[in-house]
Amino acid sequence: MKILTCTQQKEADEYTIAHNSILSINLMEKAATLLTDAICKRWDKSHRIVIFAGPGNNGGDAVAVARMLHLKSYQVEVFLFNVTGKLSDDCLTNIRRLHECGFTSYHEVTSQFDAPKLTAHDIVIDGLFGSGLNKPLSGGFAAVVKYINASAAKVVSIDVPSGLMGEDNSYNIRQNIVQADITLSIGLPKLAFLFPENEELVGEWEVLDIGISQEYIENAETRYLITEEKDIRPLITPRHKFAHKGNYGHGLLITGSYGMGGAAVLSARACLRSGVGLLTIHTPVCNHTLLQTCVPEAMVEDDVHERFFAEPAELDNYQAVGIGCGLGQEEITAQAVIEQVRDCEIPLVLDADALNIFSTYRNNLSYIPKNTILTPHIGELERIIGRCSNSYERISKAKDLANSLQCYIVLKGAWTVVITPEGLCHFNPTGNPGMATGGSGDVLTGIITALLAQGYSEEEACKLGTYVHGLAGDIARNKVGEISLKAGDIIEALPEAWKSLTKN
Ligand SMILES: NC(=O)C1=CN([C@@H]2O[C@H](COP(=O)(O)OP(=O)(O)OC[C@H]3O[C@@H](n4cnc5c(N)ncnc54)[C@H](OP(=O)(O)O)[C@@H]3O)[C@@H](O)[C@H]2O)[C@@H](O)CC1
Ligand SMILES: [K+]
Repeated sequence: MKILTCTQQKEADEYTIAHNSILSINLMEKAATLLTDAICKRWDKSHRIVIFAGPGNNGGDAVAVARMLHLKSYQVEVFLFNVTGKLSDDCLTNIRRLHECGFTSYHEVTSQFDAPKLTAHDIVIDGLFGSGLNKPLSGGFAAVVKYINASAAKVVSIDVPSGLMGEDNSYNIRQNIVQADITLSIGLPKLAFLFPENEELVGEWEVLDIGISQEYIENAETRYLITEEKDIRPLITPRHKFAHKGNYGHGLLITGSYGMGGAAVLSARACLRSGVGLLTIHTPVCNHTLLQTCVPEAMVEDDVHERFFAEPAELDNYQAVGIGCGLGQEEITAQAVIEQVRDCEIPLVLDADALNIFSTYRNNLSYIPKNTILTPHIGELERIIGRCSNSYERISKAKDLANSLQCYIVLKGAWTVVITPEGLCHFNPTGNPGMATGGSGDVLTGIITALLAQGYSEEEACKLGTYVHGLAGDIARNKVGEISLKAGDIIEALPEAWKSLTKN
């Protein structure tokens, strides 16, 4: 699913009006009908609905919703803010329609706003500003936002929480943005919804399909997409009837150190559950018995060192290599990692300590081969690109890094994002907060390494790997709950996740 900018969203509306023979006012009527349904589904008529409408089409939506709720016998009160004396045509039409159906609780605010008292049982509909916001809110509107946020009422924002920009909020004023409990987004989701710092502003969100022109969406250029199951399923290549283990690649995981053998176990188990033909684990001698016992399906190659990875492995026999889980950052390990990466000519995944080593020895970043997959969490990424003050800045800098290294970056978190060397950002929808636990990343490295070894392209491995990882996490959550979820549960759920993605 594409994510469009607010400017594109406006163009999409205009294109739909021009090409799908629908009047602008009727598109608004469609939006308002869906908004009303979504509101009625959640709250019954015992709630008073207090609607704050702005001067543009976001306000037009809100006034149309007021009429529809009124006609369903909800108790509705409308405050329309007309401080400049300039209302959009569709907003004006809806004000007229509201009056025509005998509605009387309508207040037009031109200067002084006598704020109604809001209770916890009231529902506020925020239709002040949507995709037409062109600067941070200030003055009287900021005061209205603060009053809404200070109230105990539940808040439903139409399209976006008023005051929030759809993409970049680096220069916004946070306290002047509505804190919604629910955001009912019209057409497509906004990029800002996917950023963790906006969670308390956007609340739970839902997209309402008002029938925006598919043709426009297909042709619209965007760098931001949400991966869907329908994108993932076709990527999976079925196994051949006459296949043998040699057909599915030989993967190598360079993982583990003294006290961190568990990371090696987790990544190896996940790798084996993701279709790899053969797996070898290169690990310090101290982990030999652990791995032979816990992962009998894998071969173990001992490093020269008792406790740490100290000497690069020979890569001739492998189709892919994953480096970093539980490696530690000893000086001897750092040198071995840098040398291993510099000379690597097969598909490569760098995770955890391998990334930390490159952030410490930054001058060696250019040794990372083209098309390498880097799988940092926010902390690991910022050790390389520097501290960022918000997600938009972080993603922009990560795109620069992916471009300069010509690498793939899998930035882990809620909405893990796969960034390609060309700067496309694919947001992954699966997964849950229970997966924020030690070892979860090791599992992902194992999965992606398995996919690379089987011959999936880097982009496919990243997208498919993050999707199935999150899906397994969701299956595990259903079994054990978010609090108890541990990395091993994700691995145990991988078979069901793979099965669900491959069944008809
Ligand atoms: N088009 C369609 O068919 C459909 C559209 N839909 C709906 O329309 C919404 C977009 O409507 P929109 O484009 O009218 O913009 P909207 O967000 O209402 O605000 C514009 C007004 O705000 C003002 N303004 C801006 N920033 C400001 C600030 N900081 N402080 C103060 N004022 C500020 C700006 O004034 P200006 O700066 O231009 O003078 C202008 O008056 C969209 O979110 C969705 O809900 C749906 O119904 C589907 C069909
Ligand atoms: K709004």
